[in-house]
Amino acid sequence: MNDNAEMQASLLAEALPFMQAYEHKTVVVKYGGHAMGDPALGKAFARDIALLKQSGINPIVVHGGGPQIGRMLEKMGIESRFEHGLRVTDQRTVEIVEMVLAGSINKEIVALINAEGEWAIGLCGKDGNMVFAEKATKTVIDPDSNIERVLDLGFVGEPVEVDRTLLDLLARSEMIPVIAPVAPGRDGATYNINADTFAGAIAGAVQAARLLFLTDVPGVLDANGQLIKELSVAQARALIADGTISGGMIPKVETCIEALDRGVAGVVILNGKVLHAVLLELLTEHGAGTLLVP
Ligand SMILES: Nc1ncnc2c1ncn2[C@@H]1O[C@H](COP(=O)(O)OP(=O)(O)O)[C@@H](O)[C@H]1O
Ligand SMILES: CC(=O)N[C@@H](CCC(=O)OP(=O)(O)O)C(=O)O
Repeated sequence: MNDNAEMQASLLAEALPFMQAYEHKTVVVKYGGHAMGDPALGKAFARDIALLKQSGINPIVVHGGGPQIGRMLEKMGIESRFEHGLRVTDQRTVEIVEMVLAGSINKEIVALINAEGEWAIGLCGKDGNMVFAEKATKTVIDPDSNIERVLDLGFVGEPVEVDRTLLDLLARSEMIPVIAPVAPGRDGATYNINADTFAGAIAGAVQAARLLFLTDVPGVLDANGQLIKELSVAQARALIADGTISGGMIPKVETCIEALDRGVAGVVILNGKVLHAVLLELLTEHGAGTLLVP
């Protein structure tokens, strides 16, 4: 055997105990908008998800699409801004958000996974009464004045009810759910939910064995730009308060903290721009990224 074949064989042998440990377990993978776009990466991601299903693991994909929504809003001449990592969402914006997330991006991911020989099914919170949301109520402390401020984010929602019936049904079937973070409210409105928050709610409801966040950075970085391999809840809160964790990383880290609280066993933020990031994280010793610990 040449060196390359030996390396491949040892990687396969290494994967087996991980496959056995995750058999019949649910893994929620949040596929961030920043990790999408490159065709080779998209194909590798879809292959990883297909391979998990074929190995007897139960993957659920929750996707984002922030940059893609931004581009569509720009095309339509609609201005958009973020507060505390969340897009302020008026009626026109939520219509575009639903179109981009539950429409084009969702179906693109479904098609990629199906091209790998699997049966993916595209859903959003509205399908099968899966998720109901309420208007998000966020309070933040203004760092300049130190005064607490309530944010009015419009049609930004927080998932308040998750019904796992449909997901349980799919877990027992050949199908892989691919879910867009849009959900109805009991008030009849449609809500735009941050994809990280949505993934956390799904992972909590199904008591996932792992929740992976695929993003465009190696994980949570410290003030010097160095990767933090293990981040405690207390440390995470301090880094949000002092501004080291900012923008889109805030809802991600807040979700990790909540997911740990809800009993999700392992929560990792990692670089989705690395080929086969999901397989490397789950099935080898070479897990990268930031592991959140209590
Ligand atoms: N401390 C930090 N460590 C790493 N990334 C951070 C940090 N603070 C802010 N960020 C930003 O968070 C981004 C990831 O969040 P986001 O843009 O919402 O990505 P995604 O689309 O994957 O959800 C990074 O690209 C980075 O710009
Ligand atoms: C309320 C809110 O901010 N919703 C997000 C939903 C998409 C998302 O979260 O996408 P990423 O994971 O790619 O960032 C938005 O409108 O951009």
